[in-house]
Amino acid sequence: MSKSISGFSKLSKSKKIDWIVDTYFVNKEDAKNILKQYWNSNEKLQQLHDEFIENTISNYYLPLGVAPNFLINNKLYTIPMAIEESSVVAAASKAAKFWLDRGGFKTKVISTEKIGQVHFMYHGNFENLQRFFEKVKPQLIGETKSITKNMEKRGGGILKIELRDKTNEIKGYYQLHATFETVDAMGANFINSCLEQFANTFKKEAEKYDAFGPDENIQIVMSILSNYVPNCLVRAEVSCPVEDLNEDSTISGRDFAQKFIQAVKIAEVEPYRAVTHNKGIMNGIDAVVLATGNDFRAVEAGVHAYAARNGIYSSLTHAKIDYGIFKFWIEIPLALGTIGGLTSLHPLVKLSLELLHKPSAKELMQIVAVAGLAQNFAALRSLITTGIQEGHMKMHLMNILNQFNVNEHEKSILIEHFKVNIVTHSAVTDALKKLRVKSE
Ligand SMILES: CC(C)(COP(=O)([O-])OP(=O)([O-])OC[C@H]1O[C@@H](n2cnc3c(N)ncnc32)[C@H](O)[C@@H]1OP(=O)([O-])[O-])[C@@H](O)C(=O)NCCC(=O)NCCSC(=O)C[C@@](C)(O)CC(=O)[O-]
Ligand SMILES: NC(=O)C1=CN([C@@H]2O[C@H](COP(=O)(O)OP(=O)(O)OC[C@H]3O[C@@H](n4cnc5c(N)ncnc54)[C@H](O)[C@@H]3O)[C@@H](O)[C@H]2O)C=CC1
Repeated sequence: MSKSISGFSKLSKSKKIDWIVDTYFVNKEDAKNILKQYWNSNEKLQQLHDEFIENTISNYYLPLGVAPNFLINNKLYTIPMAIEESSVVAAASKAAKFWLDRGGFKTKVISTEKIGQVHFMYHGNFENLQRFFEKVKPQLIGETKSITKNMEKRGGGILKIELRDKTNEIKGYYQLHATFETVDAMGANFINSCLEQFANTFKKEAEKYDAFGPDENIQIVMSILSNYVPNCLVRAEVSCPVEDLNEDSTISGRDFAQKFIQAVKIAEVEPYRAVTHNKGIMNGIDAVVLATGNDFRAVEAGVHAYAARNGIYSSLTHAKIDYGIFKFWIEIPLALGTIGGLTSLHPLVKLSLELLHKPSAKELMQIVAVAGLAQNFAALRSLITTGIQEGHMKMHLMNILNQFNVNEHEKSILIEHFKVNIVTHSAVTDALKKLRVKSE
């Protein structure tokens, strides 16, 4: 039976593990050994990982793969990808190779603004509040100077603060809606620090503001950045003459282009399909976001909100034929950092960023958008030609074999067998059964 515990956070790592294994596991030694098996033998490195989060008991590995041959704005990249799902890295690599011979990916950062809000309640006269806001605005900016001065030197800082009336949604609800430029940082901590200072200044000055009547007070509810960043937007595109889409022997370039565009259009209008379509895009995006130590929850939340911005959840990519040229593109909001967060701490993140030629945040936005577009291209290409299972299951074969604990001899025979046979879970079970019967 499980039990609760008080003061768990104050226990040492080994005492935490003792409590966990005593409370939840039948085979306590096994559980302990599994946790310890994943500790790094370099104690300093392990301590670094322990201190990334709280109550750390072990490390949770994900594979780090690489997808080479990405030509982005005429520069070659090998893209690092941290992901658990088979076939994603292969698919990205295949798409990169395909576009390498067709001009590569062209990208552009459209905008880099981020948003933060102080949410507050006020039940007095709106004109009075507006006058107060205009009066206090320079002070809101002035009192954040110690936070913003270095960011301003880098070309960033606070761009705008607006007072927003939200009383149609909730009685008495207003916002200070602020816009920021955070250069190479994702900016969450910078923005939150500015917002909390705005809130302090706003409340303090309101208490001293003579024009407010006795009931016209301001109650701060919260101050927090928004992960919805529709004005931190990047575009990536591929294009080529329709006839050049000729790598698949079963379909002409023109038919391929038309079927591809149909598939994208379906995802534009049909939410059930759009979610899966975008999941495929996020296979690429999340993997690079993770490998470069960025906040994938922030990216995911922002991207899906953007996909639903017109009131229907829709495709993040689009495609068309323009005068015989096939064009396929993505526009996506990405608040990323190449400074701050884990970027200078996690050794594999540092390595990944070096592999990417130490990009600025803007460059990383473009690389990540390309990974999403490439992933979507690979998935759609499979979906409209062979079907997804052929390639995906080919890559997944190793996982199935490992589930059955096959030995090296069995593995090599089954890999050969499935070079010419379709992989399904039951086909692997049958082939393994036959093989084991034969060798008895
Ligand atoms: C899986 C492939 C690439 C096989 O494709 P293939 O044609 O059998 O591969 P190939 O053996 O002919 O190799 C061609 C190239 O593919 C890459 N490649 C090939 N194999 C490997 C490998 N082992 N390791 C690394 N890279 C590999 C690599 O670039 C290679 O070139 P090379 O390196 O030889 O010069 C293809 O079928 C494909 O792209 N499939 C799509 C897979 C996919 O999208 N997976 C995502 C998971 S499914 C999902 O979550 C999303 C989805 C599908 O639901 C989204 C949606 O619905 O839109
Ligand atoms: N809702 C959300 O998304 C939230 C996310 N977070 C976390 O916050 C972290 C990201 O916050 P950040 O403020 O980006 O990181 P951070 O707190 O590590 O700050 C980065 C700092 O680096 C400095 N800097 C040096 N060179 C710079 C350059 N060229 N450009 C920009 N800044 C430069 C700046 O002082 C900047 O504030 C992530 O770990 C994220 O998970 C935290 C709270 C909420």
